[in-house]
Amino acid sequence: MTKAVFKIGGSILQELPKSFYQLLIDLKEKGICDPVIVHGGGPEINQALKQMNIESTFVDGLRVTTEEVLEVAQMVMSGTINKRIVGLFQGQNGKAIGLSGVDGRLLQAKPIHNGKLGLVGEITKVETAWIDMILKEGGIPVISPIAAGEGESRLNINGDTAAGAVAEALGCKLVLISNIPGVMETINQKEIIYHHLTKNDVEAMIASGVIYGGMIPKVRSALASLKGGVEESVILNGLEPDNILKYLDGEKVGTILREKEIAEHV
Ligand SMILES: Nc1ncnc2c1ncn2[C@@H]1O[C@H](COP(=O)(O)OP(=O)(O)O)[C@@H](O)[C@H]1O
Ligand SMILES: CC(=O)N[C@@H](CCC(=O)OP(=O)(O)O)C(=O)O
Repeated sequence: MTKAVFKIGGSILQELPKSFYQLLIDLKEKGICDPVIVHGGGPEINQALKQMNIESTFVDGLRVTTEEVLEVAQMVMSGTINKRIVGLFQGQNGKAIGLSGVDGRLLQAKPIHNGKLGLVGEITKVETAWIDMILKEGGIPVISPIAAGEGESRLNINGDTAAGAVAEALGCKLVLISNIPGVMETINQKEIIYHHLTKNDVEAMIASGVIYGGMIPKVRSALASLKGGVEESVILNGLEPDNILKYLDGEKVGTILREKEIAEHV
């Protein structure tokens, strides 16, 4: 069965209806696609850090990560959030298996920008055999984006970056579920959604500031995952799970990202 990576953004995590999890289970049971879940958790990490009076800052959507921040990110994502998502699948009779990138060295990483952001990593390898093993047994893997660094070290990975690397390694589609209907811009006080974007469009929109913050790693990883015959990735609003079906049916929802534009979309 065709695999598909669904990344659940922290922005939407606590609002997703049960029907979202049921839909993913249905996709698997009907043989439409085999879902692999990667999640984020930015807002809940922020909340935990605030409660502990630990400050953190972001550079281009990536959290500068000290040892202290890493421990909190791991606690929130690999503990609370990962197991909550597993529970939500199991509540709909889905067989979900939660693991972090550290388990079995599933996600291997090295410090990004020579360690300028602290313990933030970029993925160097994905041990896809663990994912395939879970899928073979009829499970839904749920992956938290903390990666194994050198030796015993661990690194904080942006959820979109982790999801992009997993999709690239599996050679499958990446569906980014977030709290917005797609990449938007306000023109003459009117909000428009871009349904199709290419690499060049995205870089221009980052340079002009139309795309900022958490949307930067999102669009960049969506494009980076386009390898090995995978033609497009998509950003969808998770509050309307039907959007996933609509997208799979070829309807115009969310923002589709491609390396280059194709004729019928111009
Ligand atoms: N051009 C844009 N269109 C839509 N959202 C954008 C854009 N540029 C920046 N954003 C921001 O990116 C956010 C989504 O990224 P993020 O908060 O990291 O989501 P998630 O937690 O789902 O990964 C949006 O809520 C919005 O604030
Ligand atoms: C390095 C880095 O930025 N890690 C992110 C991981 C969580 C994440 O990406 O959460 P969303 O998907 O909700 O944005 C962080 O610490 O916030």
